[in-house]
Amino acid sequence: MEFIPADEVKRVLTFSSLIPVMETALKKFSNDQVVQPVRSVVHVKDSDGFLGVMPALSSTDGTLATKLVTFFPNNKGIPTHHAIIAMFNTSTGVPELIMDGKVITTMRTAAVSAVATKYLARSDSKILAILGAGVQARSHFAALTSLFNFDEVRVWSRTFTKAQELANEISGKACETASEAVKDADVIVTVTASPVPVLNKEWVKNGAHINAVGACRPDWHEIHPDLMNSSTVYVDSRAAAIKESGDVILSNAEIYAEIGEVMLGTKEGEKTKTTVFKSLGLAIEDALSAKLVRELLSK
Ligand SMILES: NC(=O)C1=CN([C@@H]2O[C@H](COP(=O)(O)OP(=O)(O)OC[C@H]3O[C@@H](n4cnc5c(N)ncnc54)[C@H](O)[C@@H]3O)[C@@H](O)[C@H]2O)C=CC1
Ligand SMILES: O=C(O)C1=NCCCC1
Repeated sequence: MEFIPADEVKRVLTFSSLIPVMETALKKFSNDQVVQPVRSVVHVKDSDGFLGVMPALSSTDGTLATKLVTFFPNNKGIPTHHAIIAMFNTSTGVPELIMDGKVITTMRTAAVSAVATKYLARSDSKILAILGAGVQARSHFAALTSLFNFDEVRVWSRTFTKAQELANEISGKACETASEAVKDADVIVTVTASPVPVLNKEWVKNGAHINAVGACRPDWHEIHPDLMNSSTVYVDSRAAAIKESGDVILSNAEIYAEIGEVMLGTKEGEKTKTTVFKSLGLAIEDALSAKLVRELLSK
């Protein structure tokens, strides 16, 4: 069976091709055009990691796929996330190919945040703050700057030298504290592996948009409950948010809409209010990203 390695995926996949596909994926998901259970998670207690199983079917795309993804937050010297995606024939169930899923996980997550930001942030947003300085911090910088012209990009990380490293790479400003990084920011991205809040309500300006990307466990949260409760909360999937998101569960915050509903026009995108987009990651995002990679490779 064909295996498509990470360097091949990286060679063909661009944010300009991926962002519109992620918009379509989110719309189809919220329009009941996708068959997708909430991901199954096996916790690996000894190393405090997990294996997630993420299947999805989009019949209109002729795509049946599943991602297998691991998140081992204590990994040192190797990435904390690893993944493969398997694609199957929708008529026969025959496996067709296996693809690296790490690059897709990295890029599609940032592409989804970019789409959410397009619908929920002011189009004249000038200051971007990134909390965290790992893989997703870098991909979010790339995806968001492909859609917005920021005057200033600030980075905070719990290790200042890591924030400095990333700030140097992207010509941004490294900040000593998260509160300094987010002061007056229009768009904030939280991409840490922190189990406790890194972003507080009183630091955030009214009307800011927050992409809350970390904290994918029911007992982890990145956003202080006061901020969750004073913001309009959007999610990728309601079903997943009430099962997997500590930011939602521990704050008991009301979910206003799935971001796909905003795209479908059935819910408002509140650009002038403080908004949180709680991202957990959807199997359909991976399935349609893999389909895109396959098409790009066959050109
Ligand atoms: N919503 C989604 O679809 C996806 C979410 N994620 C999540 O996004 C987050 C970032 O992922 P990556 O950048 O790939 O991970 P990474 O391991 O490359 O970077 C993690 C960052 O979090 C920081 N960090 C770790 N523990 C911390 C703590 N206790 N307090 C403050 N900062 C801490 C690290 O210093 C580093 O800057 C993770 O929580 C990950 O699970 C990742 C992929 C998809
Ligand atoms: O959607 C994904 O892929 C992931 N989401 C949460 C963290 C692990 C990977």
